[in-house]
Amino acid sequence: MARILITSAIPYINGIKHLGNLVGSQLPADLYARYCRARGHEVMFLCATDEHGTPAELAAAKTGEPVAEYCARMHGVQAELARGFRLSFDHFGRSSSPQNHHLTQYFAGRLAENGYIEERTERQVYSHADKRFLPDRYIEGTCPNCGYDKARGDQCENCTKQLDPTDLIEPRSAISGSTDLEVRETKHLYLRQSLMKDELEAWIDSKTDWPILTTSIAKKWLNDGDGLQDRGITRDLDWGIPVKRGEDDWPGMEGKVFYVWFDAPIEYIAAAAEWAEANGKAEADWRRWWRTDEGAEDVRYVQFMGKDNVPFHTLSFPATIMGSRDPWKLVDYIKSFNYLNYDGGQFSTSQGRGVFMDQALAILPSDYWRWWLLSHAPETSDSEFTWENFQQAVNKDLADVLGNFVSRVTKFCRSKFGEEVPAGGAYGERENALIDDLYIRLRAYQDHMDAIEVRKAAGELRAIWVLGNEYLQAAAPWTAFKTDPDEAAAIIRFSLNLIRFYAVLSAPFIPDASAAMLAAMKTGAAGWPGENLIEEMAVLAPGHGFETPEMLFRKIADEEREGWQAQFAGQRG
Ligand SMILES: Nc1ncnc2c1ncn2[C@@H]1O[C@H](COP(=O)(O)OP(=O)(O)OP(=O)(O)O)[C@@H](O)[C@H]1O
Ligand SMILES: [Zn+2]
Repeated sequence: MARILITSAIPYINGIKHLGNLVGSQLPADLYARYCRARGHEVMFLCATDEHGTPAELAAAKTGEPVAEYCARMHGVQAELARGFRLSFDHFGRSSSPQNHHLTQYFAGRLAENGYIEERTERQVYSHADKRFLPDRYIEGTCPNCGYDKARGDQCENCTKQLDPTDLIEPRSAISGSTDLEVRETKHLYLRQSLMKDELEAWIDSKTDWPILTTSIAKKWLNDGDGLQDRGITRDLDWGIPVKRGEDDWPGMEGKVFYVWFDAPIEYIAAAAEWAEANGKAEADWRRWWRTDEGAEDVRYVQFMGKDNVPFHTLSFPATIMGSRDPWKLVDYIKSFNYLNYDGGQFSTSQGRGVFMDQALAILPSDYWRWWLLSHAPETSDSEFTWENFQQAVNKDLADVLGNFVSRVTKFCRSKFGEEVPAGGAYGERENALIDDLYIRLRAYQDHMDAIEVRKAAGELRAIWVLGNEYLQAAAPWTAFKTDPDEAAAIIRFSLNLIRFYAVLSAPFIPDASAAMLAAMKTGAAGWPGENLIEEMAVLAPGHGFETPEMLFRKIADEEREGWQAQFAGQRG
């Protein structure tokens, strides 16, 4: 048994996430967490809402709520949707938690002690119309790197370059649109990442098993242009974690807060502390996941995120941890994703384009989405959601292959033998051949899941389902029954055991359907299959009762698909 710490990129608080956000972070993290638990590992799966920064302030201003209330409400909304998608977090925290305040101030103090913080007088854009400084997303303009005209003050969404507000060409206020801007002086703290460049590069170079997407982005930010830049980690804002040096005030930094990208990854650690508090655990119980001197030396830490988050997780957050010179756990593996696009364009929260988590659940149960999203995860390149593609995958994989298998087997058994596993006959060559095939496929499935190759794993699982249908078709118990009911009984006994086997293997992808299958077979989730698949196919013994389940998956009709296509063609209302 291993100990595995899993974090998903923490979703930003300013609205409901779309299916791209889901498949780029939380959902594959959940898949992996469920799989690791099923394999008997000890798992700590953490996520949280990312609540600081300018977009939260802007969104709260729009609804007229105080920003703290807005964040509390939206956290509740996101937590409810996470439950709806069956995301099995051990804790879903908040970056505005007291634990994160404490840890963020602590890390800043340690970094300062170790010479990794520099105070700089900085030129900041001030807006006369808005009577305030315009950090980060409060300012928009043209990207100096790629020419994209909606780049934000902190990052260009188009080319992923990290920016400072003063880098933008033809800048304008995101609040008022005003171009009546002035550059004024103000003092800020910088994280001296450049001092750690060699250390970071050596560490990245040691990660030879990481996805190329992860290491290539890291290398780009380490070496492109002037190389790794120091990063401003404070802002002139009200909402955020007050700048302190550990427990102490920081002279000259009064009224300033830490930059959201400084405190957000520290929330991964804070979420564990929140978990301990919420569950009546001791400090030591969460620290054994995070401190290599307090029990975490055998923990494997895996992070999940979309590509735009990679620079912060490969460079800035590791710089924070390394620079603390404390034995906090560094990430062992970063699984990053390309983008999921929506029907010929991009998903966009700001433009309300695409399908959002609440809308998806209002249409179909979570398993339908989980299956499509995971089996089409944007791993080696961007991928695209289209309604045709979605309809096809649901109808084929879920309804025709898996659902149909379960339905045919249980209904046939009910009509010929009653609702219990039939006795009679014995497994023969055909069953042994299938077991051999299943064994090979199961190994491949596990290898892909261990390597977090999500699409390949989905492909193997689908192939395992298909084997059952092919077996049933070839064995044809309905024909056998006429001449040799015992042979039909053996085929059906084998098939009922296959249903249980499928339920166990499919649980990480489609947990609800898996639970329904196990309930129908009147059995609990006995452990992951071992080496001996002959035993697996005898778990449900003759006489064991079952229920013929309700339809597991329904098909999507063409008219329905067309209706959704039309409904989601425009902007979210
Ligand atoms: N289209 C997409 N496909 C896959 N992953 C995505 C996509 N868009 C964002 N992500 C990832 O989703 C996770 C959560 O994103 P976050 O809540 O920060 O929103 P975001 O990146 O601002 O997205 P948006 O700009 O669309 O609101 C991040 O890991 C991000 O990289
Ligand atoms: Zn750009």
